[in-house]
Amino acid sequence: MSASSTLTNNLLSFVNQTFLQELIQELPVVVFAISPNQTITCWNKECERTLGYSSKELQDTTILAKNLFGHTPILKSITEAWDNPNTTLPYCYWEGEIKAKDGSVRYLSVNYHVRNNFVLEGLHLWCIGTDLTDKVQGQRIMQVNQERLSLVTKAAKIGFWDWNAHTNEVYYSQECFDIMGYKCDEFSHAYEKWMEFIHPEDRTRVQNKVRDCLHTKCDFYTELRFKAQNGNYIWLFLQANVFEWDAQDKAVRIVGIISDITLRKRTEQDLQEALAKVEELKESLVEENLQLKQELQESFRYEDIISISDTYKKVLRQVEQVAPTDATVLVLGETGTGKSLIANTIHRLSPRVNQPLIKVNCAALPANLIESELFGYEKGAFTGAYTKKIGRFELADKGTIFLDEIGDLPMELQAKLLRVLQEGEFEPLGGNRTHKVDVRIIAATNRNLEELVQKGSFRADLYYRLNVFPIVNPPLRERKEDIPLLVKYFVNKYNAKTKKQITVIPKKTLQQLESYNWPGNIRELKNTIERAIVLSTGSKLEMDAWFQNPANTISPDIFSETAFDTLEDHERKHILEALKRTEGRVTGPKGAGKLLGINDKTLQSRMRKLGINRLHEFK
Ligand SMILES: Nc1ncnc2c1ncn2[C@@H]1O[C@H](COP(=O)(O)OP(=O)(O)OP(=O)(O)O)[C@@H](O)[C@H]1O
Repeated sequence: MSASSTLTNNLLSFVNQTFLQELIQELPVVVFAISPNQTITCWNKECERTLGYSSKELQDTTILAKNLFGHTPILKSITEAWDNPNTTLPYCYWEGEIKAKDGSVRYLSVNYHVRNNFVLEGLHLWCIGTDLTDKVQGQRIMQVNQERLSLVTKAAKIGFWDWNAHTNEVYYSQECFDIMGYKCDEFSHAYEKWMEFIHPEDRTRVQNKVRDCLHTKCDFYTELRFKAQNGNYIWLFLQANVFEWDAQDKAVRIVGIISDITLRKRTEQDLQEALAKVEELKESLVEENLQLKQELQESFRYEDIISISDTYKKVLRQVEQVAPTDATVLVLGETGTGKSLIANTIHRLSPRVNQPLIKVNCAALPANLIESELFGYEKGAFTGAYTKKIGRFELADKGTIFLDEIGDLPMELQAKLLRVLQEGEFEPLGGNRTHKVDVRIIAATNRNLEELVQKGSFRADLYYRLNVFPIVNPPLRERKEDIPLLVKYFVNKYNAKTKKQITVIPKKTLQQLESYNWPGNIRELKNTIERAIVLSTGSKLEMDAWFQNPANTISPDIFSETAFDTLEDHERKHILEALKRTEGRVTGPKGAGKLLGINDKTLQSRMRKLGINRLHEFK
């Protein structure tokens, strides 16, 4: 080679060297070179931008002094490269973190190689790299986001799916499989297969929704039953959104979610069942309420009539039927069965309720007084008739007269009574003026009127006239189911009266009471309880000692005839006698009360109870 050509070459290489160095400086990639003694011999501008050190700062500095590569694998690679410099080897590759001047970490991918080139004199380790920091950070963020998304969907138990309607492939997220209970590889990814797992009752509905969605691009959501891997149906919520569609405006890609709503559905179902039960209970309560109201109404209608027996209910039905009419009622039944109670109730339930109810005990009135008692007398009708007396029929005008013990009405008065019944007319004793009255008649007896008619002691025509609407009061022994109720009723009544606190009725006592025959019926039961209350000392009804159960030993037949005066009859007679002696004076020092040794007010109330309310005849 000539001297001029060598010079030219040297010049050229010099130009090239300068040009290449400038080029390296401006390259948009990281380029640096390290000499065998590990000083940095080249550091381009991109290096400065990426790692923050200027080339001046690094001049004559070893990579160790600046701790540029820390203890990263590249440091090792660099050291090894010098150990056995082989310029024929291809570029090595390293990717990793390098600390920048400001302490931040940059992520670089570096190709390095020991070579001899004419940019720098001698062997150098040349490194050419790219700053991947932004990319790596982006990837990391994406990864974190994906992890978060996965966590959220896991926590929310939401599965994501993506269906391509053209390829008919469905992608399911892991959560989808977790929800459905299948493994990814044991589950067909075809749309039709998925449909097969839907409950037959829900399938057509879901298919229709999908079809509509494909044609109209309309998003949809629905709830369906899905056969899980264990064979049980679970409830799924499915939401579908059209993500892509073709030129014909048909949905191509539909993405959506599924979530397990079995628990919610079960709760809903439980709630519905509970609501149905509440509704059922409500209905039965309404019904019960109605029934109670009805019972309350009935018990109010029948005030102190206590009964649950069907036998007695028939009697009450009859009372209800006849009460609103003016029909004559004949109440039959043994003594103490509640005939007077029935008569009172008929009057109370009749339109005459605000008019008087006059009671006459035909058996209790002396025969010589009974006519004047019923029909009254005119002044001077007989010796001692100083004033006119209004009879009970006249007193009962517009109201009701209750003729108790009608079987004891003397024959001579039966004709007079018949006339009142037939024509509503009568003449008072000693009078010649006919009195017309509007009286509803209720008669009662414990005697067998038919027998009396046959014996000739009761007029047949009067019997037929009275027997318009007979009501037969059953004896207590024929409605024993009423006994416990009546016992409780009388216990409460006498508790209140005597200020006692008897709350326990022993079962044995009740059984005793139930097995007794009760010839005196409810009156006898009432008196028995009253006596027991008086004798009981504690809270228990005591009667064992004195209540001998003479069940079935007394024939009820002996009560079918009124052969025996009741205590009330005696009381009535005794009071009348006393009044006679005091010439009708009830109160004061010369009154009947004093004579009888009882309080005036007590006497007045007894008189009211016994129907002794006219005093004129005693004057
Ligand atoms: N169902 C009943 N519930 C509650 N108490 C009743 C019932 N029936 C009767 N009594 C009571 O029994 C007693 C006797 O009743 P009541 O005087 O009406 O009988 P009676 O058949 O008219 O008697 P008699 O034939 O002696 O005139 C009364 O104190 C009455 O209040």
